[in-house]
Amino acid sequence: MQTAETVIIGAGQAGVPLARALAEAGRDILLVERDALGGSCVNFGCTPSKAVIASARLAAQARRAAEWGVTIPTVEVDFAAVMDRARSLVAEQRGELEESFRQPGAARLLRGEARIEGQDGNRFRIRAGEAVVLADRLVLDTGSRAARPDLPGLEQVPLIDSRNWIDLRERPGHLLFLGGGTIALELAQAFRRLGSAVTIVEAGPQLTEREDPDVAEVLQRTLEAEGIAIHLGAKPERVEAGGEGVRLHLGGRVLEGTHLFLATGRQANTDTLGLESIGLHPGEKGVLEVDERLRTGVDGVFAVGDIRGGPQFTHTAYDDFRVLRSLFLEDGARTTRRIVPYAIFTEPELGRVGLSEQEARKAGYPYRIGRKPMAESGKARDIGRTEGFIKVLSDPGTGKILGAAALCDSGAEVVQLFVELMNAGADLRTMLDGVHIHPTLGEAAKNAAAALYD
Ligand SMILES: Cc1cc2nc3c(=O)[nH]c(=O)nc-3n(C[C@H](O)[C@H](O)[C@H](O)COP(=O)(O)OP(=O)(O)OC[C@H]3O[C@@H](n4cnc5c(N)ncnc54)[C@H](O)[C@@H]3O)c2cc1C
Ligand SMILES: NC(=O)c1ccc[n+]([C@@H]2O[C@H](COP(=O)([O-])OP(=O)(O)OC[C@H]3O[C@@H](n4cnc5c(N)ncnc54)[C@H](O)[C@@H]3O)[C@@H](O)[C@H]2O)c1
Repeated sequence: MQTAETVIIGAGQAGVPLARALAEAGRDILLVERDALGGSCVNFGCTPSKAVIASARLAAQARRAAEWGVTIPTVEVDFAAVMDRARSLVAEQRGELEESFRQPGAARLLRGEARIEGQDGNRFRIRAGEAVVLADRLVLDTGSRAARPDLPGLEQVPLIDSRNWIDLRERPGHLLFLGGGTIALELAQAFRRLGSAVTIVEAGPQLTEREDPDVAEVLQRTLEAEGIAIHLGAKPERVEAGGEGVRLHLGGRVLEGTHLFLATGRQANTDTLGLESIGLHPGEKGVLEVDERLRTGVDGVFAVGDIRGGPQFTHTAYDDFRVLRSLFLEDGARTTRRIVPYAIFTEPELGRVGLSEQEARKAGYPYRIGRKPMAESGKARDIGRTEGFIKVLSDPGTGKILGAAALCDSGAEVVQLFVELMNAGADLRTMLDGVHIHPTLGEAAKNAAAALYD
């Protein structure tokens, strides 16, 4: 039987840095992981998806090279090489993580599937394979997986999801994406640009349901122009093997593809953790309720990352680590009351922060809006990236920023300008009074803000 002051289950985006920080502070710490270090982000999420997207963007730009006055006679995609590049970036990051746990003073690492088996006095009892550990404190960072919709026939067809897509070695002939959210949009565009036929089947009335309709419209138009078929308001009834590989039945129609790609949301990995043994019961989609310091309803048990509900991103999981570091090693002042930006890495790229227009309206917030199409930005025209717009919402009384959307080249970087102003509590006048480099997309962001005062 082993003991530890703190056991962390899951070597994900919060678990790894927390284990490091606690070990560096001389604390007795054990990290349990059932699979590869680095969790979803490193192994099949952010890292490989952004690598594949980079290859796909290059292919798309090369095909349009004549617009920039450059002749590229033929553009060929070596799909296997694209995937190998992504996998080698994963292997590199994973290797660096493994190495860091071999260093002197590193946290103890236990390999295996952890399950909580109740309490021995004040301590939590955790089993991983043959090993049993007693811990004073428990941090759960077990991440999420692709949710499985209740669709008859699912187990009979060739399925791809946000985890096993990274194993592809041959280009899929025709991908049917179930769901039109972040994962579908990013990967649908990438696979299309790498040469697959792609269809998106979305139950809601627009793509990416959380965003404003003007954002969704630009994304839909762009994807359709690239040859992606999009079905909105679709109610899939059943799926079966047949035709090219998969047949999806919806509303009297049958869509055919070679593979079904499941992208209908996320399910927290809390179902096999044994949480009931300590009196914890996850809610919808497996999410565990926490307070602003990530405390669950059981004293000494904390939940971080995708399983704690709310935004499910690498940067929020990493910030959860900072909340717990503050609580365990510092003054505990840091909380999850934070401004959370995010992005959809399509082209044009969407950078977002704060309220969308429809959210502000629904919540009854008074707001003013400044908006500039990218076609009016000198920089966007110079670089041939005029799709999209930048818009910013501000409070009419204080001039403070309520939210922003940068749907443009490098939108994830551009939106950061608004994020920093929000973090500083500054109003839009700060931006308008400043001098911006010409020609930049930052200048376009300033012009969107200026449109508020026109
Ligand atoms: C395709 C894709 C692309 C993405 N792109 C982005 C992006 O561009 N930007 C972004 O911010 N986010 C992105 N995300 C989301 C991001 O990957 C997650 O939000 C983030 O990894 C969550 O971190 P986490 O620490 O909660 O969980 P994870 O990183 O998933 O770590 C959880 C770990 O717990 C382990 N585990 C689970 N159960 C047990 C158990 N019982 N015992 C032992 N170990 C266990 C798992 O094996 C895993 O290693 C993407 C996700 C996907 C799927
Ligand atoms: N750039 C990033 O930061 C990034 C990238 C990829 C993934 N992620 C993470 O993954 C999450 C996105 O995962 P996702 O795209 O699977 O979920 P999502 O919630 O973004 O989208 C799921 C979509 O599927 C639709 N849907 C649900 N059931 C359906 C059905 N039966 N048939 C058709 N459509 C259906 C929903 O209406 C919704 O639009 C993000 O919220 C984030 O946590 C982040």
